[in-house]
Amino acid sequence: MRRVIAQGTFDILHPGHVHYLSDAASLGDELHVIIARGENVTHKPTPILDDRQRRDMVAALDVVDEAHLGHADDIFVPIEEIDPDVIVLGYDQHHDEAGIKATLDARGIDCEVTRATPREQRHDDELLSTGRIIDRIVERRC
Ligand SMILES: Cc1cc2nc3c(=O)[nH]c(=O)nc-3n(C[C@H](O)[C@H](O)[C@H](O)COP(=O)(O)O)c2cc1C
Ligand SMILES: Nc1ncnc2c1ncn2[C@@H]1O[C@H](COP(=O)(O)OP(=O)(O)OP(=O)(O)O)[C@@H](O)[C@H]1O
Repeated sequence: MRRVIAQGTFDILHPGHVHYLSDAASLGDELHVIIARGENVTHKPTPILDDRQRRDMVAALDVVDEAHLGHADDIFVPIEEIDPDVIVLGYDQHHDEAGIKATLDARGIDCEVTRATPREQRHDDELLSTGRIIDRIVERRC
């Protein structure tokens, strides 16, 4: 049984998220997704949807076996609990594969780190970014 971890904010789901999670799921037998706590999302605006709602929507996707709320202080705690064989970073995530691998090794977690592929737009108006969906909502409804 090869366990895979994917992670992210997943605020307002779109096909890019589904692509990432399907890509991650294809690398193993069981996909676990860690949902970033809103308080830890500091590199972009605070999520619109709260932690539990984002987790519940991800958990409802077919490719996902289990969605977990992230740890508030130590991102390696859920990894220790899940004990994965591979962690799949998103194609554009700022995390550094080598840095994560070094911490995993230091904490005695034997696990690969790899990166997912991007999903390209399939039609002109398709929105593959939560930020761009929010921009369109503001443009059309405010
Ligand atoms: C391996 C890994 C584990 C993570 N675990 C947690 C966690 O337990 N709690 C949390 O709040 N964020 C965690 N994060 C951070 C977020 O999931 C996410 O990477 C970050 O907020 C960037 O989100 P975005 O790619 O959706 O923009 C983790 C990140 C990585 C790379
Ligand atoms: N078009 C896409 N193709 C592949 N993966 C994607 C795509 N969009 C998002 N992802 C992946 O989904 C995960 C969660 O992404 P995130 O919640 O940051 O969504 P986002 O749409 O990129 O958000 P924002 O627009 O606010 O930056 C990340 O690993 C990201 O790489």
